[in-house]
Parts: sequence; structure tokens; C-alpha cells
Amino acid sequence: MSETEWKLSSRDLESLYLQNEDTYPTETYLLQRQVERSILKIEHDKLRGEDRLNRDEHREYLHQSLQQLPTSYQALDASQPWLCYWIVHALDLLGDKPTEEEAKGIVEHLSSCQSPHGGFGGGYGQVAHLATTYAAVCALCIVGTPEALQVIQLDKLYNWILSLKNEDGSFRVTEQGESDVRGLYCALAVAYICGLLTHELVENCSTYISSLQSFDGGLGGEPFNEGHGGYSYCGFAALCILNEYWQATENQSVPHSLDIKRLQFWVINRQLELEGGFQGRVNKLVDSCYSFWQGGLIALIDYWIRKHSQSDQVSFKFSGEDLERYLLRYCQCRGGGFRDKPGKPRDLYHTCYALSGLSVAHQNLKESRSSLLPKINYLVNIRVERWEFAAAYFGNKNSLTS
Ligand SMILES: CC(C)=CCC/C(C)=C/CC/C(C)=C/COP(=O)(O)OP(=O)(O)O
Ligand SMILES: [Zn+2]
Repeated sequence: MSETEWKLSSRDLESLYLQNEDTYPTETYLLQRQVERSILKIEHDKLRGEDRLNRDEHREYLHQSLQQLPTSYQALDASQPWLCYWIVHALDLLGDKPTEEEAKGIVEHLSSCQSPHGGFGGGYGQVAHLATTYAAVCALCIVGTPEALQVIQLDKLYNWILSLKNEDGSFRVTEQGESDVRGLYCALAVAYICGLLTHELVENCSTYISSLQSFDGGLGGEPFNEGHGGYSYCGFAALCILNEYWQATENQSVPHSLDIKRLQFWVINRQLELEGGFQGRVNKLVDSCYSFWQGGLIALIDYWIRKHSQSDQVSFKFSGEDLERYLLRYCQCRGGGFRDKPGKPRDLYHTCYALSGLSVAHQNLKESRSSLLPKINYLVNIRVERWEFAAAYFGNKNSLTS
């Protein structure tokens, strides 16, 4: 029996319901039991290989995906720049890159996603969106050639981003779209990479970010929402970008009212002991993508605290070993790619963020690892070298790389 067939039967589910008659078991509770059984099964049947990164298999999976995507990706048609970014960033972390022909195809395709009014959309003339713009700009920086970087029309990009800004410091993701911290983060991350940060663009942003802190200590997507890893990463990374801008222009830290110690307490408690990976929010399931959203957030908080206390001590407050185990033992798929959790199929999003999380874990591990991955600029999730090249190309002086 394969590990994915180790599902709870309807009889198992029924008995779980009966055992929990007084406290009706939620779907999340049942799914968690399912994951625990999968993990026991992997351990019991020694279904796992060594906890080693199977670089070649991942590379093959990624190159294959560049050539021909499985039909299951049709639903992501509006996210083509994301697909490009997930693939090229994952390859970059593995020390590989697209072939010349693949790179040419990516640059041409992303160029066709650029709106004549600035920003990038999903492809085929779809309206520009801040998230696909972030993905396209990052992917072009990772390809890293001057031909790739010159695709970005900076003046139009700046005016378009500014046109999406709301008075309270948040950003709409499209002209008619919703406003949440993803919009704000993508706007600032793109402006940070391209050297387009201005006073007008950053005004009120830190007040909006501060308004996102939930009673649990994490940041929600909008004011009064529960804390969530994806949004907490976006909010704090954006605050760090603002801080870079303030340091460079005002020679002081960005004013804000976030309780960073409470955010740190919240995020370090999102790593669960049994699996070793991170959950996105309280009482939800561990998922490999939070290895980056939560792991990267911990790294950024650590740098913030170090910087503000003038200490050189790096001490990411999570277990890099446990995280590495979750990713390599339970989420790494045979034939390449990573999955969200045992029992799920591999996909490109989780492959990108599992590898990004593994890079964060490796920065936290003292002893050397055979699978050591290169370091990321945690503010934008591209390799430090790619950031430096782009920053130099765009003449951006506000650089933070470590
Ligand atoms: C740069 C950028 C655009 C970043 C996006 C950040 C990000 C991952 C946000 C999370 C979105 C969200 C509501 C997930 C909850 O899904 P769920 O309820 O299925 O998952 P959960 O149970 O793990 O909370
Ligand atoms: Zn996920």
C-alpha cells in the first residue's frame, strides 16, 4: 500500500465522530489525524528515503514544467508570471537556470504580459495586477540579463503603482480590485527592487501595517482579521522595506506601532513539534509553503531586532533541523517537486516555497549540510546575488541584503 493510500476509511472517520460525540470534530481535526497517520505510515514502512535533497529530480521536474505544463495548471492561467517565478526561483536555489532558449521564452512571455499602462497581468491581455507584477519583476531579475531587466517600463510602472494607492496607506491589487496587505507588499517590493520608492508612495503605509496586528499577535490581511503567516510576512517585509527607505532618506527608523515581540512570539509558536513544519494560523494544518512565509518572517524579525539592538548575534528562533526534516522527509516527492503535506500531490508553488524555506532553515543550522542552499534576500525572496545585480542595474542605493 502506498503512503497516499493510507487514508482514514469511512469506518475510521465514523469512529472518530463517535469518540468525539461531545465535541463535534471539525474537518480540520479530521484532516490533522489523517496527516498524523500518513507520517506514522511513512516512518513505519520506511517509505522515506534519506533526508537528502534530490537536486537532479527537482531540476528535471522544473525544466519539464517549463516545456509543457500539466493540464491541471489550466486554472492558473491568470497567474502565468507566478508560474515563471516559481520555476526560475526554484531552479536558481538549486544552482541551475533556464536554458538560453527557455530564458528567451520566459522574457518574451513576461514582456507580453506587461500592460501598456504599466504593471504586468496574468497573460493574454489580462489587466495588470500587483501580485503578478511582483512575480514578473522577480522572475525577470532572476533571469538577470540586461535584456530581461530592460523589459520593465519603469515610468509607467511607477505611475500605475501610485494610481492604486488608497489614502489609508493600503493599495488596491488592480484598478477595481480589493485592498489588503498583499497589495501593499507587492507595491513596495517592486518599487524597492526597481529603485522607485518615493515619499508619496510610502506615506501612511506603516500606519496601515500597524493596524493589521490581530489580538493573537500575528498580522491579518486587513484590519480586524486573524493573524496569518502569508499576510504577516507581507506586512513585516513591507515594514522592513519602509525602514530601509527611512534609514536612507531620513537617517532614522520608520515610525510604527507594531508590537514586534508579540509578532515574534506568535510566529515562533506556529512551528509544530510533531511534523516540524509551520502552520499558517492557529489550529490549522502544517503546510510546506509556510516554511518560507513564517520562516522568512522569523529571519526578518531577527535581523530587525539585531539591527535595532546593535547586536551581531544571529539566532533565528525556530528549529532548522525540524523544518528540514519536514521538508525533505515528508514533503519531497519522488520524481521531483515538493507537496504541501503528506497525502497531497506535488506542485510548483509548494516546490518554490519549500525550497525557499529550506534555504532559511539552512541559515539557521550550525553544522554544514550537503544540501546547503544559497541565501535569499528575505525582503523580496530572490537570491541575494540577483537582488544585487538588479539594484545596481536600476541604480538603487537602498539595499539590504543580510
Ligand atoms: C506576495 C504574496 C502575494 C503573498 C501571498 C501570501 C499568502 C500565502 C497569503 C495567504 C492567503 C490565504 C488566505 C491563505 C489561507 O488559505 P487556507 O485557508 O487554504 O490555508 P490555511 O488553512 O493554511 O490558513
Ligand atoms: Zn501551502
